[in-house]
Amino acid sequence: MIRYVECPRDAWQGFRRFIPTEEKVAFLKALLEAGFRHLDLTSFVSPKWVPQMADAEEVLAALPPPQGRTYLAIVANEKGLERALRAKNLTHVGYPLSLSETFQRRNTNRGLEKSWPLVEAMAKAVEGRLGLVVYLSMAFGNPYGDPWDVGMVLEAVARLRALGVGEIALADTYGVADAGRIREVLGAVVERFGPEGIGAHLHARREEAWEKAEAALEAGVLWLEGALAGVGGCPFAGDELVGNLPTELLLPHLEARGLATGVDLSRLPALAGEAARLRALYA
Ligand SMILES: CC(C)C(=O)C(=O)O
Repeated sequence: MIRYVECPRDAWQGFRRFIPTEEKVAFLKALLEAGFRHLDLTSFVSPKWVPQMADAEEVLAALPPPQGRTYLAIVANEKGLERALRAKNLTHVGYPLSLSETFQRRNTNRGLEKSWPLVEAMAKAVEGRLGLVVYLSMAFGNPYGDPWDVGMVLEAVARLRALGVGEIALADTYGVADAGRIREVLGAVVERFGPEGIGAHLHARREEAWEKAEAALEAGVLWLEGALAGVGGCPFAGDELVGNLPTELLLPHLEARGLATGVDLSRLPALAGEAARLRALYA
């Protein structure tokens, strides 16, 4: 079975107006009812930088217990990690680690030299309490002019594995990679480390979304991420937000390839409509 992660956190984080907590919770509950099993749903980050996620604790507490499902929140520093460790219902934290020094500073306000020790500390702190996913951003190229090559990606994955990080998703935060680059990078990673615990968090315009997802699958990846209606993008990446892979487009393709996600496909049009409605109201 493929692991499909729905990312309302990524969808909502750049919205300018605050989505009332009850509306967030209602949407997340609808996702659970439709059969989504893996949600990246909030972040424990400073409300000064991402005011949309100021209600992270309340949102989590209002959800049904995970019961085998994944409820993930992004954390970017020690303070966020402390909040995550105290939060109700959380199962996983996700840490954004970039291959790009420039983006790491833009996104987490700290350079790579200090970010790697944080990953190590995080892996120890969550042990036996929460799962840890490291999102390796700018894994498919570097739009800021920092050095990048496939060897750097392989080296970073090896270093993470040596720190005991089993779950690593390669992220194209800026949406710079084409299908060929995705196949090349993920192919090299899967060839060296196997598909277990290797994910792809891609960003794309709607018309190129399936081609990119397919490239990841061809490379052997069995963990994909996206967001309904293709909403989202990192507000700290650049001027243009390139959205997530649209879930309502991907899941029927996956099902047709025999890769079931457990989601009731008949609910996707209404859920995508709701995601678009939230964007129209709050983006
Ligand atoms: C934190 C990661 C998953 C992210 O949102 C991105 O790189 O787009």
